[in-house]
Amino acid sequence: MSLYCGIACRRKSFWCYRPLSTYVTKTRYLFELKEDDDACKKAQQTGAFYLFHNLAPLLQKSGHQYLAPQHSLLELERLLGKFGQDSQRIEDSVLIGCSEQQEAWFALDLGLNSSSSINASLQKPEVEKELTGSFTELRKALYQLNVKDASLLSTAQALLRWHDTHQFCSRSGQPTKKNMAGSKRVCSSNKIIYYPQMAPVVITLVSDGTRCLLARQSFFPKGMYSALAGFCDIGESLEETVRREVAEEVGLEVERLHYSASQHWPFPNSSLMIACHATVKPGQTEIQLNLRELEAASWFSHNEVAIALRRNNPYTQQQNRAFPFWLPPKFAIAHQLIKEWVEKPTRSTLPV
Ligand SMILES: NC(=O)c1ccc[n+]([C@@H]2O[C@H](COP(=O)([O-])OP(=O)(O)OC[C@H]3O[C@@H](n4cnc5c(N)ncnc54)[C@H](O)[C@@H]3O)[C@@H](O)[C@H]2O)c1
Ligand SMILES: [Mg+2]
Repeated sequence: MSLYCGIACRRKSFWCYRPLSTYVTKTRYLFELKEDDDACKKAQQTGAFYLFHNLAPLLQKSGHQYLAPQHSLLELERLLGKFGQDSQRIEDSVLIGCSEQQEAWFALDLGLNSSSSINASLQKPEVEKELTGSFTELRKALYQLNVKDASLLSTAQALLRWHDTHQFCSRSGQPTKKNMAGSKRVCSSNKIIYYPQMAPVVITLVSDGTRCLLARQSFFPKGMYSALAGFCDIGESLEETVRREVAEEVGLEVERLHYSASQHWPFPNSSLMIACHATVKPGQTEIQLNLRELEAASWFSHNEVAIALRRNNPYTQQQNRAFPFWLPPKFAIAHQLIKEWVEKPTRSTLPV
């Protein structure tokens, strides 16, 4: 691929070509791999593979951290051969990114039933033994992965899950076929193209000016509190969703809103988490809990939340009853929202 943008710009009396930045080159390379099956297949030869079993990534423990090992195509073919499988199965892999040096990264699930090969799933214990790692539930592993691996494995899991659950056309009932990169599936009978989807979700840290509101659902790990979250309904703007969710879940009306950041979240299906800060109407802070949605919700002081952020290791805290509550892991956008509020509790917000 050309390293130049091809857009001539006139500087002084001669034409020059602006070299593309590493980021733009990488983005264009990934675009090419998604569009061109042959280029993608070629990229697998020098690429690296992350392995999953029934959507659990293969991890290796290193002290208190988990590492996500990469495997080359050759290693993967050798592994499949050892377990009596053909290399056709590699066509189930999905493209999840690439390095700055354009080494493409793929993810492959060895536990799900293969759509491109008649081979059954590989037995988990045997593969773990062979690869000296363990297939670990991603939710648990997130606490002990670095941010880059956590984000990469979340993308991989979401994409692998989407392919596993979209193998048939919802109109014709016929099987759909993925492209090499896994960026889409096509129904061969009517040519309908299906693209991986994410549901938009707002996550809002509500404040009354001095305190913030944290809540928990009954299935959260014991003692964990987070910001309020909710799926956008059809037809809603983000502002409307924030207003409705806060009213639905804790019976409060938010007045002002400030967008913070967004994040892809793979659980239980792909969501695009859109994170906001909001403030309630002055003097209207009495929580009316919706028990169908939440188990508990409370106002927490700046000091309480700052202390909880500093000692935020769930494993030690779950055993130590002296700590009243703990917060989501660093990787979760809820953690970032709470951290932002602790660092700057009063911020300029827009009316909703
Ligand atoms: N990354 C983070 O920091 C973070 C923090 C909190 C929550 N979350 C995620 O936010 C998501 C939404 O939070 P919530 O559960 O409080 O939402 P919610 O308050 O909207 O309640 C969930 C309910 O909404 C309904 N619903 C409507 N549209 C849905 C859809 N597209 N998919 C599934 N259910 C739908 C279902 O009845 C479901 O039981 C959860 O999946 C959760 O994993 C992420
Ligand atoms: Mg909710």
